[in-house]
Amino acid sequence: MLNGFSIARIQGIEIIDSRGNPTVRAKVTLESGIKATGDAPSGASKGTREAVEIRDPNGSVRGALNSINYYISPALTGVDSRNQSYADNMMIELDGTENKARLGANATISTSIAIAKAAAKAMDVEIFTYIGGAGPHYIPVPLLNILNGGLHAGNMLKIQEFIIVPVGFDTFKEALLGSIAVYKTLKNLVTEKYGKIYTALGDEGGISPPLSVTEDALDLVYTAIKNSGMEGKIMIGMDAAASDFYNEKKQIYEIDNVTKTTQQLMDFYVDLANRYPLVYLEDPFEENDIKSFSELQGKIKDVIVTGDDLYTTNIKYLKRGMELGATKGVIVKPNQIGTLTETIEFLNLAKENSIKTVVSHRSGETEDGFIADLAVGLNSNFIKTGAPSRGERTSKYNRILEIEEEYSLKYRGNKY
Ligand SMILES: C=C(OP(=O)(O)O)C(=O)O
Ligand SMILES: [Mg+2]
Repeated sequence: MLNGFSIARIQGIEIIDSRGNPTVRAKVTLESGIKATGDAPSGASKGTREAVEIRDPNGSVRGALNSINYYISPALTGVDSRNQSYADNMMIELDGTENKARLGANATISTSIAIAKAAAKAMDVEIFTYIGGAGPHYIPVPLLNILNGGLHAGNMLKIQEFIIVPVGFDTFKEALLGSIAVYKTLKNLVTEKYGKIYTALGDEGGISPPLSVTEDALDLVYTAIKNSGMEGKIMIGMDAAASDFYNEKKQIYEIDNVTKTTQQLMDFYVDLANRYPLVYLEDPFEENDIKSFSELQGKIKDVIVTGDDLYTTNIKYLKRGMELGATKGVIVKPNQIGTLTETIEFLNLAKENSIKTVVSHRSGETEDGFIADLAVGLNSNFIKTGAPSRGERTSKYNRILEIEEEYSLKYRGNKY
């Protein structure tokens, strides 16, 4: 039966992401006249098992817009927007493939998010409480990628992300301000050492100095932490995104101007964990080598080894990781799987098994702050959303600041 919460229509709109590439915005209108939008972000260092983003040969997302306008909208018209799983399952059925290849995950995730936002608006509740219920809710620890390498930068660093982890603070606001102090100190250090021209930003807003050796980048970040007086309060993390420097033919890793076998790369990480305050390490090996993830996690028990390309937000792969005790952490990226319902199932399965969750942006983002609400609503341990420097990243941080201020939620801090 139709009511004010029923979906009246869904429209696909082509917008641009933070790299200037076309992406999808879905606009849901309810029978009551309430409207809400959802945006599809876009990755550069993608896992091969991710749900498929439909993009035309000329780079446009026309095909995905057609999916929304001609298939999804007619199918979901009349569906109650409060029934998220019903709407998502209809899209999964309509698509009929393993990886959303027919409709496009960029069409399904934007629609899925827009439906949730419309329902929250119609119920006049915050998005995070709509998604996660009444609570209690906690504010996640941010993982700030302040120095960019890999596919996100123009330098020769093979490690994709050098991250700071502000744990020694009582509030998110203090944690963010402390992190910004480190980010600015880092910029000054690079200016002194290489010149201001080398403080250019990578795709996620971190600086991308002309380095090629991992330890040089780590030294810069660690020095910035110490010079800011943040030692002990702000730790270090890395996303290696190792599939991107793995030479499959030769079965070796090409990093730091040399080649490393899997064993050598493993020893390298163990050594770094002993010498730097490393608490987080994402995708240390290529995405098919889950056994090495597991071996490394066994060797560096205090570091949260995390799977991104390894799991692609898909419970099928997470279950295998759980059997092997492969990682203490998982990345949660809604567009890797294509619907909110599947994203929530994945995150909850991780949580039920005491695996730390990291709700994450993509390197190509829009200004939508939705993942901030998702992270708070689902009580994620962490949120990973880049440097505190550009609108498509600050929109998430600013949304959390707003939530913290208004609802006085507790910051996870050291208890992440
Ligand atoms: C955010 C990431 O990059 P991308 O969006 O390019 O996959 C990542 O690898 O964690
Ligand atoms: Mg990653």
